[in-house]
Amino acid sequence: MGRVGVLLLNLGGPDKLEDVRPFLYNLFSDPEIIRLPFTWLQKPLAWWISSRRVQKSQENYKQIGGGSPLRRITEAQGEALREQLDDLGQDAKIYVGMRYWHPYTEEAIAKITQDNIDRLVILPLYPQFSISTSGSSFRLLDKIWQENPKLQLIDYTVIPSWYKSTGYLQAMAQLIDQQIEQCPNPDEAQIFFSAHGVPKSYVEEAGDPYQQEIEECTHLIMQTLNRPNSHVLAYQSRVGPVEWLQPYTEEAIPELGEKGVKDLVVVPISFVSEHIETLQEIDIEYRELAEEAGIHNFRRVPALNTHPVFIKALADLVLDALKAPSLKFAQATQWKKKVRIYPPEGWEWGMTSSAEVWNGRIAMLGFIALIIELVTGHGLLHLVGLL
Ligand SMILES: C=CC1=C(C)c2cc3[nH]c(cc4nc(cc5[nH]c(cc1n2)c(C)c5CCC(=O)O)C(CCC(=O)O)=C4C)c(C)c3C=C
Ligand SMILES: [Fe+2]
Repeated sequence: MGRVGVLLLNLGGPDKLEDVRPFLYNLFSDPEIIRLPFTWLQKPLAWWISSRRVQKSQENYKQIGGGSPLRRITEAQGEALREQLDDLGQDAKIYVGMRYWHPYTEEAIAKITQDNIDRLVILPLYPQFSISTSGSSFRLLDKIWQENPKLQLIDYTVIPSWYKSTGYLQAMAQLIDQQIEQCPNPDEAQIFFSAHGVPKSYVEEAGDPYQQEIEECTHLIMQTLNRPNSHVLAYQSRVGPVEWLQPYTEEAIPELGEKGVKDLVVVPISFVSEHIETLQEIDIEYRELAEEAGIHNFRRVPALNTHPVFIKALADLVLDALKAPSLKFAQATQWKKKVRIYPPEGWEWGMTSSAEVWNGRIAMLGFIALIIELVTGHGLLHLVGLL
């Protein structure tokens, strides 16, 4: 089989407060995070949004100790996975490739080429697929692959999503069960799945399978849990003015309080490590909201981190992927096929949808330019270096 490598993909997070601004800039520079009609607008807009958000974001990171624990936890998961694979008789080197902060995906790929890896399993640490997470990393990898002929010698395979994995479902069910059992009337506890949100347009216009995968995942976890508790699903972490998937967590919690819920077990579902959205948003912000709404027993299910059943599930995914036919980036990013051609191909004169779309785009551009000039004191041409 030759030398085997496993590339763990993750989003990355700032290690310290000074990292927050460049991290946010990297994140908002990604066209899979902010989808714009003009690529040249991406960087000035990323600079503007990250400058506006940095203070609020830094305050949140301060509340969880001044940085994200994501790198430390992902590296610990990698080490636990290496040991588990070794126990199962599979020697493998593990690499961590983050999308927006160190160790960057590019750094991991440099190590993979140096180590002369022959077979590579690409495993995103997101159980469900979204254009904005695994999709963005696959797109970047596809580009890196096309630019480097040496990489084309590696027989790689991609695991697009794995929320149906039995071990993952069992580990989630165990952690939920432990929290429920600590409630005064365990069967009465309300289970609250809180998934990371995405803009509604990702699902409805770009064909992101994320919402469908999240819904199926909650259903499978409930089946595995096999308890009579009632459950709801809501979406957290909305950013910006556009509509995201609904219901929003911050609205759903007070509604449950009004209905008389007293014991709430919150299950973060889109991510497998503790990070700012579990430690700050759920543990601090949503706990306060719940308290105000009369929900005094607020419990949060811990993230999987290095839970042994979960690590075994990751090892099984790797071993199965090594046995199965390879899945390439093009196949793993098939959501693109569903994208509507917008505006319609070909120009028609008159009050047509092409004209409507282009009028809308030009108006939007003018509006953005006006806001940028008002906030920065410089025109758009100055910012993109043309003046
Ligand atoms: C603006 C759009 C964003 C989309 C779409 C989005 C999707 C998305 N994100 C995660 C997981 C994580 N996000 C993290 C940080 C983070 N994400 C956004 C914005 C979007 N995310 C911002 C602005 C930030 C920075 C933090 C902040 O200012 O609020 C992180 C890192 C957390 C850490 O500990 O550092 C993770 C992880 C998922 C799963 C997802 C879609 C499914
Ligand atoms: Fe995010």
